[in-house]
Amino acid sequence: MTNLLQKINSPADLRLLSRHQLAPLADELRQYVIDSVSKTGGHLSSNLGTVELTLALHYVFNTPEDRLIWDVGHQTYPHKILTGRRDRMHTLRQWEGISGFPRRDESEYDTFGTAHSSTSISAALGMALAARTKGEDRHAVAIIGDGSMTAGMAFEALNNAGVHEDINLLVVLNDNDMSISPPVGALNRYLARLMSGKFYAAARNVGKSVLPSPVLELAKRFEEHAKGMLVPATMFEEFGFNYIGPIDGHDLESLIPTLQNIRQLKGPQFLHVVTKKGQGYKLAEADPVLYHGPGKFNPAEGIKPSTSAKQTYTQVFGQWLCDMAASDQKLVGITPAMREGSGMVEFEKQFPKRYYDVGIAEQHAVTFAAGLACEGLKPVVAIYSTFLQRAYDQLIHDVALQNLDVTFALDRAGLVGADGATHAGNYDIAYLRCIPNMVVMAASDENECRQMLTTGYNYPGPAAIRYPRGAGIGVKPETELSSLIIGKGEVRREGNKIAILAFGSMLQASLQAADVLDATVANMRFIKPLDVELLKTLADSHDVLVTVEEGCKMGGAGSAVAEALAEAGICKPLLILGLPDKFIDHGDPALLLSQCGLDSNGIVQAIRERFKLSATATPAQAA
Ligand SMILES: Cc1ncc(C[n+]2csc(CCOP(=O)(O)OP(=O)(O)O)c2C)c(N)n1
Ligand SMILES: CC(=O)[C@@H](O)[C@H](O)COP(=O)(O)O
Ligand SMILES: [Mg+2]
Repeated sequence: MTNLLQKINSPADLRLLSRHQLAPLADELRQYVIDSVSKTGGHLSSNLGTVELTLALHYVFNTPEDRLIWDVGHQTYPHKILTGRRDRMHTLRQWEGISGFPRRDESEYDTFGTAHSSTSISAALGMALAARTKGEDRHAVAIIGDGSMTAGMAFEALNNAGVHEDINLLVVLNDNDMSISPPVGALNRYLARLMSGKFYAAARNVGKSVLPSPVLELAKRFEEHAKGMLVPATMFEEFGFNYIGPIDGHDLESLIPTLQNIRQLKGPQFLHVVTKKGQGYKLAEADPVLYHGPGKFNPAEGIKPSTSAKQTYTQVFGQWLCDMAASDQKLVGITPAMREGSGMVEFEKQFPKRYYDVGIAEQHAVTFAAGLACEGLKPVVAIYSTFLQRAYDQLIHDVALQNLDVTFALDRAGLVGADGATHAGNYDIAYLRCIPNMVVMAASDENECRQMLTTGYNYPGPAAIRYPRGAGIGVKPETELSSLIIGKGEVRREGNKIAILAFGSMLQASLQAADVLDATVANMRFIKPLDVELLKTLADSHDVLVTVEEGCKMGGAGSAVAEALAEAGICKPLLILGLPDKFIDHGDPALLLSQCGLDSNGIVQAIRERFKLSATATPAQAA
């Protein structure tokens, strides 16, 4: 580290620097980000793009008194480094280390927890109105990317904010012309027109000199009037914001005076800055998609292709999608802005007319699928478990209630690791199984994942297939497109007295635990409909039942088993193992699973404790 950055332990230190020191500081900060992310993994391209913007915001605004709310928050590493966490960057996204996203419990500078996109304007408006209500003179600044701006929620907030003329609210649109992958949709085209200057451009009443307030107001009104006559107002002005920009988001000489001037204006302000994803690291500039969220890498060499022999579940899905699309013209694939993460790159290449990236718009994605299904097409919505939470009403009201034929490929089900609690897919079993008409499956290996996708696809109603992040167990999927019998599980190991009912990703750990305990193991496959016949048989022939799932215990698959037993009037000792009723932080997935007791040792231990077994005793002896 060179001279300047090591002296910055808070934004107050930053504000002691002269303006000409900021550009060299930006270089140091950028290098620090590259060095740390290359050692820990994390979000890189977006952070390289926000170095100058972060410096300028902390330089001009009186943080933490003034509130910065970072949308998604995957671009907050420069912010973390400047706000006293420089020396903890080596712990980023690791167990007991700092989070990859802003967290209120991590720093007073993290004024709002984010990670799911498009919440920043709503939160900032809430803070701005709270300041007004409490008579506090401070600013709320939402920093939102062009990709995140596409979500309905961002527009709901603009719509609400624009009528409050006397609030200290600034929305900074960080426009790098990228989402994770290239941006989509009409808003992107509109922003491109704004940037190209054809529509309306130029730094206007701010960014030059600061006029005394009443004069400025007059000038502003005059300008708006004149502008209204000459060119149409920008969309953001129609929403009630004062639109400023576009300006170069890497040029501190333009950013700082512009922000200083905006800070003196009352009412909703909208600053459009243009940045480059990956700025300052050539490899990331050339391929911002690859460097969006890399693992560890050598900065001199860049990211090397994976050499893992095992396929990821995402790859299994991607291959299945192409195969099924080749065999059925009716298939259409939908992603809400997660083409790479959901394994749809190849599908887009092979079937461009049947591929829809709808932007960050999960609610729309689901209702859009419902519309397609009404007309006889067969939509497959590829979506992370955590992001489907956004579209819960659409799932119930638009899809399930009408029993429409939509297949949900639910990636990242269960713990995801480094992204932590915000991205963990812990709730889908509980939130899906209570919806009438739904079929819900959990894959225990790669081939079963493929079979379940086919099963869900062939089922003429709504079906969800959940599978975890990362590599499978090394099973090569068959080439056929074969279905499973809906609602049927299978016994994978015959044992004595203890029956373990494993759901999805927990099958392997359950089999290992069963070897220690000589237990029976059933691969239940279906959460809904549950294989009640198999359950009754296992209850008849065993002393105790144990369910294991990588999902929240409350309302999950174990609860489904308990309900089915009660319904059948079967009274049998039942142990439900799953994720506890608390948010689980970031960390290595295997470590997190073991802390939750969901590895083979944990399962053995929990069974022994619950049924009071010694290391050698059987449940019957204990009873
Ligand atoms: C609700 C939701 N859907 C999807 C995502 C996944 N996601 C994270 S960042 C991102 C792209 C955001 O684009 P933008 O706001 O322009 O920021 P940039 O990556 O360009 O810096 C997406 C789709 C998310 N975090 N939240
Ligand atoms: C910030 C965000 O939401 C995404 O970038 C997410 O971190 C991607 O997760 P995966 O790495 O599991 O695709
Ligand atoms: Mg962007």
